[in-house]
Amino acid sequence: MLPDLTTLSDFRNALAQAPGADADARAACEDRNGQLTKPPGALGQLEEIAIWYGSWRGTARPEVRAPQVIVFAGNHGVTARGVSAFPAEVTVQMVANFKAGGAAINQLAQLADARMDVHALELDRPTADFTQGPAMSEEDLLAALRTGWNAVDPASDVLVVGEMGIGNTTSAAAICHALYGGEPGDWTGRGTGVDDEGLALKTAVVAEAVALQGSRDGLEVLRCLGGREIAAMAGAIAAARVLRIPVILDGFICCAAAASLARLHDQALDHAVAGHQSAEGGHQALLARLGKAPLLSLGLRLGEGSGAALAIQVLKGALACHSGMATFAEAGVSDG
Ligand SMILES: O=C(O)c1ccc[n+]([C@@H]2O[C@H](COP(=O)([O-])O)[C@@H](O)[C@H]2O)c1
Ligand SMILES: Cc1cc2nc[nH]c2cc1C
Repeated sequence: MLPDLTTLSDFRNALAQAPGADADARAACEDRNGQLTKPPGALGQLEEIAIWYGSWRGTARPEVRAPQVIVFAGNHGVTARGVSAFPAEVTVQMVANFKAGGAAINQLAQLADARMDVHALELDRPTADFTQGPAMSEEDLLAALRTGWNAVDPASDVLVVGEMGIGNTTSAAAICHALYGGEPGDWTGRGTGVDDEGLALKTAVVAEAVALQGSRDGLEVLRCLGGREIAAMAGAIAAARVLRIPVILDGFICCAAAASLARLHDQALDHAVAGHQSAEGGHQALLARLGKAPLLSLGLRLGEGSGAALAIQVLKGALACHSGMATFAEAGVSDG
């Protein structure tokens, strides 16, 4: 059950108290995996995915029946600094495209038989330019977290969260730089396609923002350097953790949202796998910080939840084998 979020402390407490995976189910999944008609380990990463998934769903023969994809959209004051190759009005235009079924994520969600929801967060009220001060007030942060928190269908059995927000790779890079340090250029990339000059400007903007507001607390970093859609993704990933719904993480922005939760609590992302490695500059380093190996690496850099939605097919493949295969005993095959 999902508690109401009335304060930011409620959020911190719910995450800290969230139940872990089912240890008995994990043991049963491992046992079954060891009996299936294949050489040990021959299904590679698929085996670990099936065991991970079964342990969160509490069963040795799990299936995916009700995937949910949620796309959150937000606008960013930092776009005034010229950090994106596209104008800010593309955010609202793409929301219309999502609602009409015309975006990449619509096709990939449909292919996965996933329910898809779209939440546009106050697009006519962009966050403040975080090179000047905090992107959001505490009230705004709580509202955005709550949008994500309440968007998760408790009946879903795997969750993908995606985003749309012109300027948000700058926000995600600032979040990573604040959380993990290093050089600002370790975390910046070309986003929608800025040139060398644009990338240098973006890196300078990230350096400026983090020099001004260098908190290392997960929620403060989200408030000062994040965006509404990024906070909403964090809210949804946290709600899924409380509800024991496995999550497939998407690209750089989604993983920056997830990183803020990892800073709040060590086990905050135990229910999550990395769907793919995006082409965005800092994503590989971010996945390494999160300790997550991507299921796919196809050079995508779209966002919207696209890479993670595609990775639902990999999860389904893992579960089809784990839950459907015969054991050595059932098939009369000699084991090794
Ligand atoms: O998911 C990713 O890794 C990713 C990488 C590059 C760009 N994007 C998408 O592009 C938009 C942000 O790019 P930008 O250049 O405006 O910061 C935003 O709508 C994201 O969904 C997404
Ligand atoms: C057209 C377009 C589609 C997107 N989808 C996610 N981010 C995007 C950015 C742009 C520019």
